[in-house]
Amino acid sequence: MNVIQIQNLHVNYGKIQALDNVNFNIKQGEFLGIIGPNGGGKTTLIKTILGMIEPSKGGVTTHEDTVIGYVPQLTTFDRKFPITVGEVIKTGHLPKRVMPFYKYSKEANQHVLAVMEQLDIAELFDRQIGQLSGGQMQKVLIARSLMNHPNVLILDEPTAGVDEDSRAHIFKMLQQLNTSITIIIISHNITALSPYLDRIIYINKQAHVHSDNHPTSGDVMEGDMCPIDWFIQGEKITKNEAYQAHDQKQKMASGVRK
Ligand SMILES: Nc1ncnc2c1ncn2[C@@H]1O[C@H](COP(=O)(O)OP(=O)(O)OP(=O)(O)O)[C@@H](O)[C@H]1O
Repeated sequence: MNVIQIQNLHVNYGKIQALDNVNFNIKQGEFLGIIGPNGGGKTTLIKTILGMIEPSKGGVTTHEDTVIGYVPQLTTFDRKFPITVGEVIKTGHLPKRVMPFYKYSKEANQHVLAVMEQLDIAELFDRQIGQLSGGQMQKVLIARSLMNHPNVLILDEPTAGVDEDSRAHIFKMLQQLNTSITIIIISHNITALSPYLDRIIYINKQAHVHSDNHPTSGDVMEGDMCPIDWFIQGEKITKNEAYQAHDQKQKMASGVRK
């Protein structure tokens, strides 16, 4: 079953073309990695899936049972803001219309505790949010995103600014969640992440699917090893070299096709 289908997707910001004819489906239970250069359109793709951006052409269809949880990129926040971890996670339960002095249900409170136990962060419940490390903060944001019982979890760079040990913890935590939830993760840490992934999708305006038997339309790497696969498989090539070689190859192939 496809939880999300992306068809003929084009997104423009005024004259800037961010996505150009992106086509792929996301299957239930997948652990999908999204990679690509800065400004390649990864966040735009995620925001379009979340319905925050209107496509210029084509679109995204979600299965009627799809419930998406979202962990945004961690930007700077006011570390002095007086709120505890438990309270932050609970806000994931807020209804669409919040009344003054909104009181959380008993079930909501129990769910917060259960998810914190599941993610092994229960001891942080009363901790002020400003006292957390980068890795702890990411786990709290993941816990918060689980409050609406999603069957698809989308994470935008959940290991940015996180040390290597915490990064490994977060990937393992996601692997565990993946036993019941489809995971879509944008990450620049492809090497560390690739052992966990079923598929990798490279986005630079267009999409190219890796480690999969169902290439996207417009795929040009058939019968030839892709530079991104060289990189993922540990060849001596940097990530940016792999991206550039990939784009060059694709450009040449589309020239040949025309
Ligand atoms: N609100 C916006 N208005 C205008 N242009 C935008 C806007 N958001 C993104 N863009 C442009 O769209 C393109 C894709 O940006 P996007 O943020 O989706 O890329 P990204 O792959 O997520 O980049 P990064 O890895 O740096 O986060 C870029 O050229 C960017 O400058």
